[in-house]
Amino acid sequence: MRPSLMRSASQLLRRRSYSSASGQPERKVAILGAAGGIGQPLSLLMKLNPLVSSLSLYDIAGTPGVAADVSHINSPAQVKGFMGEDQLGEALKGSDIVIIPAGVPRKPGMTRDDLFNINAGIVKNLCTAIAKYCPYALVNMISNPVNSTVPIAAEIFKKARTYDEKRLFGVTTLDVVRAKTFYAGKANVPVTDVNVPVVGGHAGITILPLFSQATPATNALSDEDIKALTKRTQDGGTEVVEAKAGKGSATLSMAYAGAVFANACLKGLNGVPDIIECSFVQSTVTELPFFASKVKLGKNGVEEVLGLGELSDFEKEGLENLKGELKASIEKGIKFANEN
Ligand SMILES: NC(=O)c1ccc[n+]([C@@H]2O[C@H](COP(=O)([O-])OP(=O)(O)OC[C@H]3O[C@@H](n4cnc5c(N)ncnc54)[C@H](O)[C@@H]3O)[C@@H](O)[C@H]2O)c1
Ligand SMILES: O=C(O)C[C@H](O)C(=O)O
Repeated sequence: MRPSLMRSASQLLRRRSYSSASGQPERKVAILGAAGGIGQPLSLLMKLNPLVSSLSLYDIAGTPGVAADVSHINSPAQVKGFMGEDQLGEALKGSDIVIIPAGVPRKPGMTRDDLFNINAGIVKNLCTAIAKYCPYALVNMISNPVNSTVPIAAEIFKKARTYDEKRLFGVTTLDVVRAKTFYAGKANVPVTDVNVPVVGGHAGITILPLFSQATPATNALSDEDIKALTKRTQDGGTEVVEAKAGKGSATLSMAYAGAVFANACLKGLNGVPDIIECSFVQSTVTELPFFASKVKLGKNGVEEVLGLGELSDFEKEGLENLKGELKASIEKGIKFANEN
C-alpha cells in the first residue's frame, strides 16, 4: 500500500477506534434562558462539550437565532431551539441535565434578594415543567437568588412527588472560580494548579471561601491578605455588576463556571470516579437544610455531601455569621413555593 494510503487508513482506524472506544452514553442537556447573557455563551460551551449529544436551547424569545448560530459549529451535539411556553415540554423531554440561567440580573445598588419577586415565579414555572417532562434530570440552578431558588425548586418537586435531593444543585462554581483566580494572583502560584473550596451559600457574607484549605498551600499570605481575599470573593458579583454599570451581571465567567459544573455532572452520570465540585445542595453538614460544600458526583447525581474539614478561627466566625441570612433566604423560598 502507498504510504499516503496507509496513513489515511490508520488515521481512519484511529478515528473509528476513538469514537467506538469513547463509548459515551447519549446525553441530552437543556438550557432554560438560553438566549440571555449567560445562556448564549453557555450554549456555545455546551455545544463544544464532547459528552453532550443533544443540546436543547429554550427561552421565551430569541432561541431560533441562537440555536441556528450554535448549530453550525462542527462538534457532535445536535442543537434544537425552542421558544415560548408551548414548546417547553418538547425542550425538556429526555433531558439528563437541565441548566437554568433564566431570569433577571442585578443592576448596581441591588442585592440578589432584590431579584426574588421576578425570578421566584420564573423558577417555579420552569420547575413545574421539569417535574412533568423530565423528572429524573439533574437540575443546575443558576438563577438568583440561588439561596432561595434552590429551596423553591425543592418544594415544587416535593409537591409533584418527584423530589430527589441527589438531583438538585445550586450552581456556586463561580465563587470557586473567583476564589481560585484571586488566590493565585495574591499567592503568586500558577492559577491552573489552584483549588479552593467555597462553602455556605451564594450571596454576600453567605459565600465563605476556605482559604485555609487552599492548595497549593502558602505561608506568604497574612491574616489581612486572607480577609481581603475573602471580601473580594464575597463581593465578586458586585464588582462585575458595578463595572457593567447597569448592563447586567457576570455572564461570561458564569457561562464558564456553569459549563465546568455541568461537565462535572455529566462525568458523574457517566460513571467517572472521584468527581468533586462545590455546590449548594440539601445538606446535613450544618443545621441548615441547604448548604454549599464539596459534593461527590456520581451516576445518580449527588453521591456524597462532604464535610467542611478543619476551619481556621476566621472561617469558623464567618460560618456562624452567615447562618442567619442563609436561613432566612431558604425559608423565604420555601414559603413562596407553598403560598403561590
Ligand atoms: N449562580 C450564579 O453564580 C450566577 C452568576 C451570574 C448570574 N446569575 C443569575 O442568572 C440569571 C440570568 O442572568 P443573565 O445575565 O443571563 O440575564 P439575562 O437577562 O441576560 O438573560 C436571562 C434570560 O432569561 C430569559 N427568561 C426570562 N423569563 C424566562 C422564562 N420564564 N423561561 C425561560 N427563559 C426566561 C430571558 O428571556 C433572557 O434571555 C440572573 O438571575 C442572574 O442573577 C447567577
Ligand atoms: O452578582 C450577581 O448578581 C450575579 C452572580 O450571582 C454573581 O455572583 O456574579
